[in-house]
Amino acid sequence: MEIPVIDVSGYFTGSEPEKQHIARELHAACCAPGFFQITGHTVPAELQQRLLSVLPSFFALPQEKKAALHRSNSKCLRGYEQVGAQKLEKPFADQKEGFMIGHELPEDSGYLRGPNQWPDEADVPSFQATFTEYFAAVHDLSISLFRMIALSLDLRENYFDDFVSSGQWKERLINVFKAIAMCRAHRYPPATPAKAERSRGIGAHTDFGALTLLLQDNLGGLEVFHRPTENWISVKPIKDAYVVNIGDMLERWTNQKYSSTMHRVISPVSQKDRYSVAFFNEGLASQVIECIPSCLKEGEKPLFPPTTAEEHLRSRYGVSY
Ligand SMILES: O=C(O)CCC(=O)C(=O)O
Ligand SMILES: [Fe+2]
Repeated sequence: MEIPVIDVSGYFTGSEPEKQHIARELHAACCAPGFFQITGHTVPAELQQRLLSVLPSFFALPQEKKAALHRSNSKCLRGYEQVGAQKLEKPFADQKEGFMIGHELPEDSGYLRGPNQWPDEADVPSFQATFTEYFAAVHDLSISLFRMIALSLDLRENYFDDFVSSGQWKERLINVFKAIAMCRAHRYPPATPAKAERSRGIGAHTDFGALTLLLQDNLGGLEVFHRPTENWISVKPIKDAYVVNIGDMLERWTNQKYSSTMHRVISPVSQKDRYSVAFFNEGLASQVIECIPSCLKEGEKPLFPPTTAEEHLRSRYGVSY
């Protein structure tokens, strides 16, 4: 099995039939394997590269400077997490280190919403500006992607707009305070072949939120579990593309029509660090996640009781650290 690659440029510039064609391709990919790559999107390649090129200098900071930005200082999980902080596949401790940001909001703006922590500009020049610019661009892309996902489910195109805090700029300014979106940069230190057997860059897991958009460098290492054959399939790095995957929330919302698929990263056996940046769309905290009517065929029943995005996230984030 291969991870499908979908050129979405037709959604932005194409005719109605082209949009529908993309929606059908997305539908198939979201059902299985629940992972795909997109090309022809709206985030400038230059911005992606600029972000990837500023990450090494952040992670190369002395440990005490990174520790000063630790996520435990933050009520909303923003900041630095060291190697081993997360254990997604026990007994392996994840070998990645990470740095999480979100919308820049006042303290106590609600669950997983609040201020970011940043290193001094003098220590990592351009880091804050570049990451902030990137976050806005990938957030915009995720809004478009949710519109495509709505079409793929035969829903009205703006079905998920409130969930992803979209709308006209004025509504957006208000909504931005309500919806949760986070972006985490990762560094995966290299492993020896023996160590790669015994450790994980990131242990096998499914993503908690609705949709993840991942930017990766060219080293590779991300693997997706193919349930029918019980094989791990490598996601080939494609320059400028995003790896997109369905998270648990969207799986629940679609009554498991769309699949939240297990994945992991095997640390690179190389001389180089691997870098990636994951954008998580967790959405409107108060959103009721309840079987979407178009996902229920005649005779089928909802598999899960209704919940809210916040309840769902609290139960998932609680057990991974
Ligand atoms: O770095 C990667 O390739 C994957 C990261 C990931 O799965 C995650 O952050 O949830
Ligand atoms: Fe993940």
